[in-house]
Amino acid sequence: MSDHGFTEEQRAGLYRAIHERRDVRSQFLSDPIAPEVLARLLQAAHHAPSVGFMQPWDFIVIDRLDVKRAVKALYDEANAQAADNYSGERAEQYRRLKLEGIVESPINLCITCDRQRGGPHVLGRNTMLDTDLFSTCLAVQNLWLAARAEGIGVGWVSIVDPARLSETLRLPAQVYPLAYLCLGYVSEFLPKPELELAGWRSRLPLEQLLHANTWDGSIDNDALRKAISET
Ligand SMILES: Cc1cc2c(cc1C)N(C[C@H](O)[C@H](O)[C@H](O)COP(=O)(O)O)c1[nH]c(=O)[nH]c(=O)c1N2
Repeated sequence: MSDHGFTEEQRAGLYRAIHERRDVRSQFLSDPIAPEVLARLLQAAHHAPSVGFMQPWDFIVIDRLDVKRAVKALYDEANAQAADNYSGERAEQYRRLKLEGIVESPINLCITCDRQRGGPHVLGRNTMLDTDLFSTCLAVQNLWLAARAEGIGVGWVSIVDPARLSETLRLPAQVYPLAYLCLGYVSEFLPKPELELAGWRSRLPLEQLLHANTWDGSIDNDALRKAISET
């Protein structure tokens, strides 16, 4: 066994951030986020892996109420359309869900992906062109976990038309508004995803997602399944 692991306490902290991270919409407080705290979150995002070390992200920090309101209007329009995808009780349930905290969160942050950064040939991106988008998602996740450790909630709002969001934020044509995030301290972190607590959808059992048809037997399938059920 190599000795490169973290101490038990450090590991526990990392897993705690992973398991207790939540998508926050309803619990934002108006307390400001200090610049040094926001700086730590942005550094965490900026240290994400990226294809060919492309670092395709930019960070648009938004606290202007007029911009927040403009994005909220985009959300309202897209969300009304989304509700039409459901019918009956499910539609009623959808309309009751709160799926954004744009105006009440003190900071909005758009993490964008510049699809041309690094020139036409980025190492590792020759066959999978969307790896720049994947990389930017990893920056989002780094920030989301770091925020949880800082006691700050993050909510991802994707129910907006991306072209109109780009227009609102005046993004250049090659820049995609990958994640529109709401950030702020919270009254509580819910113990489970809000969608699960609302009865919308539950977590799938990990065992059901594990496929062993490409194993040659060096991994003990039964032992792994048993370990998963005990974790
Ligand atoms: C790419 C992407 C896009 C969105 C989300 C997530 C991701 C990864 N989620 C949050 C999502 O609903 C949430 O992650 C799951 O319900 C699981 O809950 P926890 O994140 O574990 O609390 C999300 N939530 C929401 O209320 N409005 C939204 O528009 C979106 N959009």
